[in-house]
Amino acid sequence: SVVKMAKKVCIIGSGNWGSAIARIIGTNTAALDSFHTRVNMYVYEEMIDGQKLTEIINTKHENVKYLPGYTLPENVVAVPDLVEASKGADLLIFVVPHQFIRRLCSTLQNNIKPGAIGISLIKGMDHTDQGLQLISDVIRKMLNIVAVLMGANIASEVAAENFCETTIGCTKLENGQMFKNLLQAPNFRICVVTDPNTVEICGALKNIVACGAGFVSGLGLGDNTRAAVIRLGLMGNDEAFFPDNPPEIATFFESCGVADLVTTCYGGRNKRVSEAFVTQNKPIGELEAEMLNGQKLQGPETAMEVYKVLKTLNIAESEYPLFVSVYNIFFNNHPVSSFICLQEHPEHM
Ligand SMILES: NC(=O)C1=CN([C@@H]2O[C@H](COP(=O)(O)OP(=O)(O)OC[C@H]3O[C@@H](n4cnc5c(N)ncnc54)[C@H](O)[C@@H]3O)[C@@H](O)[C@H]2O)C=CC1
Ligand SMILES: O=C(CO)COP(=O)(O)O
Repeated sequence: SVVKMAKKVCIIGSGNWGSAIARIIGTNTAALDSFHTRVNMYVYEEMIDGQKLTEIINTKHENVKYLPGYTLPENVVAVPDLVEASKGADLLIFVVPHQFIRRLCSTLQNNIKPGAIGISLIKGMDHTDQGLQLISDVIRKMLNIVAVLMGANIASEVAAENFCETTIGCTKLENGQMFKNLLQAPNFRICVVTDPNTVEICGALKNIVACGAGFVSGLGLGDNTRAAVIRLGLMGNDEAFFPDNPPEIATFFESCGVADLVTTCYGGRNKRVSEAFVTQNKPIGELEAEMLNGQKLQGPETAMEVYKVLKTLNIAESEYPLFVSVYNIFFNNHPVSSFICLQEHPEHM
């Protein structure tokens, strides 16, 4: 029967983006026979004015901390225990800040339904002694099939249902199409491509570029400089990040490519907080806590992970001055003015 075939969905994560996407997912699972209506959402528990966040979400149907002002569908149920939340789920939606994914995956290991498949909305990167590891690779250690979704999608604007686009990358088109059915909405339009690694690398690297765009604003440089940073950042998505297969150039024209760079470098959190890093001269962690109320920056940590990958390859400073400079400014006390080492960028030699 239809009910028997209906796929059970679990959202792993409930931050700013996790909550915005939960609005779309909950609406779609309630409307479509191919999905179970109820969606469990794993919520990292915390107390808000003496009350559990899961309880607030399940009674008020609003994530008052991470996406205030927007209701969540009532069929989205907050669950504080990850194993319980994901029990029996056929589809797992991974949407936590990338710094937490390893720990969550070790909890999930051996606890998920055989045959379950996942999609990662996480923008970030991981690093091992062997070099670069995508977040989807971390997840793939437990699940066979992992698609990714990345695009020009500032969460508050998606929650407000302003028109935007996004990209699903999945090697098997039919899985990509199934995730598209689950995630598309009238004002959240999805293109599916079969080149997931390019989609994911774009999503990870643009957060470092956004920090550079924030420096540019903080330094009082104008839109030409920001545009140059966006272009040089895009040009940095090259061989070092694709050791196995070269990227499909067409993927850079999807929402996950140029479009996400533009939105993040104008309005994203990484850009805003990096700008304040220049104008307020406080440590980046302090500004993150002050400005984001528990939301997490991905750019500074990704800069560190990327630096380690490039260092192993011995090409960091010479080939990737933009990424290296962001790393040195955050982690080695280099002055922000040194960001304009871009004058020596290999693109112009
Ligand atoms: N916010 C946005 O506009 C967009 C975010 N993304 C990506 O989505 C991913 C998730 O971002 P957001 O949902 O915005 O998260 P967020 O930035 O709102 O982070 C806060 C979340 O982290 C959780 N958390 C805190 N400590 C934790 C721990 N120790 N273990 C597990 N969870 C913990 C909090 O409970 C909360 O749910 C990131 O990779 C981000 O780059 C992608 C597109 C848009
Ligand atoms: O990924 C995003 C928009 O697509 C959000 O970027 P920030 O994390 O910099 O806000």
